[in-house]
Amino acid sequence: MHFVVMGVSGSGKSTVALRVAERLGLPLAEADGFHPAANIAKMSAGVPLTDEDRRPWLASLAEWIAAHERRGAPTVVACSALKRAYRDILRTGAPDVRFLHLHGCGSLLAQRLAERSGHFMPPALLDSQLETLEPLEGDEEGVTLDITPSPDVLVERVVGIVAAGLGRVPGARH
Ligand SMILES: Nc1ncnc2c1ncn2[C@@H]1O[C@H](COP(=O)(O)OP(=O)(O)OP(=O)(O)O)[C@@H](O)[C@H]1O
Ligand SMILES: O=C(O)[C@H](O)[C@@H](O)[C@H](O)[C@H](O)CO
Repeated sequence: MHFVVMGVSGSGKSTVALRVAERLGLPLAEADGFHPAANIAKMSAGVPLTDEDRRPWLASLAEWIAAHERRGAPTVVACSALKRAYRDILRTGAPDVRFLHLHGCGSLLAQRLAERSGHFMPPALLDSQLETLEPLEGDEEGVTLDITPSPDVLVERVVGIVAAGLGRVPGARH
């Protein structure tokens, strides 16, 4: 079973996924680290990625999931996964890929991005991210979580969801 923490830039994917993976002792893929240099250069220059830019990047993440699936290792992935078609690519990695959508309003996201420093993703790309986003559909395995609460609260919720999916006790370390 694999859990993708998804959402637009600034929704808290990296923050939440890292802490959840640490708490439960699960391997983590941070999708930012899978982008080819050309994609990073494009985003850094304020140009949104296209479907063509994202396809090989998503395929490499699906392959990472598949490699862990072959070893029977559950994982956590932090990846925007904005469109259903992108999630379809990630789902090719394993039979059970679940999505945790971190969802917030535009003004809260803009505020968090404005306060963040040292990241290549310019806050100006938020509008394009929100336009591209396709929320989870009824037949997709997953949960949508409101990002208003603190990281501590969100992490507890996600740990609970992931631990329940894996049949573990949330409080226990791996
Ligand atoms: N629940 C939260 N409450 C308050 N601040 C938060 C919360 N979650 C994350 N943040 C802060 O908001 C900013 C964005 O979070 P983060 O970098 O994890 O988002 P992201 O979805 O991974 O973004 P990107 O896709 O651009 O990498 C960071 O400065 C982070 O510390
Ligand atoms: O699909 C995308 O446009 C990308 O994943 C972006 O979302 C960035 O990689 C990320 O948000 C910055 O960290």
